Amino acid sequence: MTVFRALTIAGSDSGGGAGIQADLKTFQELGVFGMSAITAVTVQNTRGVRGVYPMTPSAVGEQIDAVGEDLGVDALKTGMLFDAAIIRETAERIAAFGWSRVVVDPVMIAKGGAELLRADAIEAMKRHLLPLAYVVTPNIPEAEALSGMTIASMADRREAARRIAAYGAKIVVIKGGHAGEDSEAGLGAGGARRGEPGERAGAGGARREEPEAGAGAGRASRVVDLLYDGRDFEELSGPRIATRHTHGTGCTFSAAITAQLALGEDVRDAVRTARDFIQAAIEGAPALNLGGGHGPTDHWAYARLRAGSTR
Ligand SMILES: Nc1ncnc2c1ncn2[C@@H]1O[C@H](COP(=O)(O)OP(=O)(O)OP(=O)(O)O)[C@@H](O)[C@H]1O
Ligand SMILES: Cc1ncc(CO)c(N)n1
Repeated sequence: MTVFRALTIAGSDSGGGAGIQADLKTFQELGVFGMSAITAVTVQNTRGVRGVYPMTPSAVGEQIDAVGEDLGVDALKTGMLFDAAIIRETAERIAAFGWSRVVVDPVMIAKGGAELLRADAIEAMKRHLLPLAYVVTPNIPEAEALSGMTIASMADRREAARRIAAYGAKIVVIKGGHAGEDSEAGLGAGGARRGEPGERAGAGGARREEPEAGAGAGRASRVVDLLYDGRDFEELSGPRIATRHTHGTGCTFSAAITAQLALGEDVRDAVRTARDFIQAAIEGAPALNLGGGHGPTDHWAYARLRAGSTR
């Protein structure tokens, strides 16, 4: 029996919906053996982040070494890295082990506004980590920070993707979850629709909709993730699910890409599977209904959907 192994280098979310916890749940659901190197412990629930306790850079490096020297790594992702020293340590280890299936989720700010990456660490991310990235998965504010430009249209998003690719990341996926929050309203209106993974994932059951304060007005009815491979652009889209329970969507999405890369899937297929996984997880989130704030997504939903069962 061959067991495929995935490592997450990220922060702990005590609430279980994002960070290391989301990553390990996602790895498990996709049939991959999950391992972790913890960069920081956050004191967090669905209402927000109350505290951040970073590890020392060498503690992060030692965890990576322990896993790499013994168990082995087929693919890895990075999430919350907190500061420039942890970024440098992480990048050094990735380069030393020669790992190539590397997904960088450039986590910067939590949904409630808490800082998960120091502002002065963005340069280190561009300089040390992006050159090692096979896939980088910024949301729109993160893409703005990495590219140094404002994103107000799909054309802007393409330009930002080009600039981010110039730092060395082979595949750039700019996620559309935040589109329409300010100037990017209506972003999802045009463009080629290939794959349509959302439609397949959504076919199983009735969508559980719920009103969401502030989210309806001006937002496109579809989410569009833009993929750039250094040459061509591809728009991957699915229906926008109206829910406030989206805590950890970015972590879960990048973990699903990582799991599929660990299994040996081609990168475009990995991104499509990850879209199916996150869409099912968001669709299932309102029924989970955990916590009083932005609740976690349903990491069981994708497997349930594939097994053809409703809950
Ligand atoms: N309301 C939604 N309905 C459907 N898909 C969504 C929705 N919100 C986000 N997604 C999808 O979830 C994935 C993560 O995107 P998002 O832009 O939310 O990431 P993020 O902001 O990094 O998440 P996080 O809050 O965890 O940092 C993308 O594939 C995106 O298209
Ligand atoms: C630990 C951690 N990583 C990432 C995110 C972003 O969702 C979060 N809220 N917490």
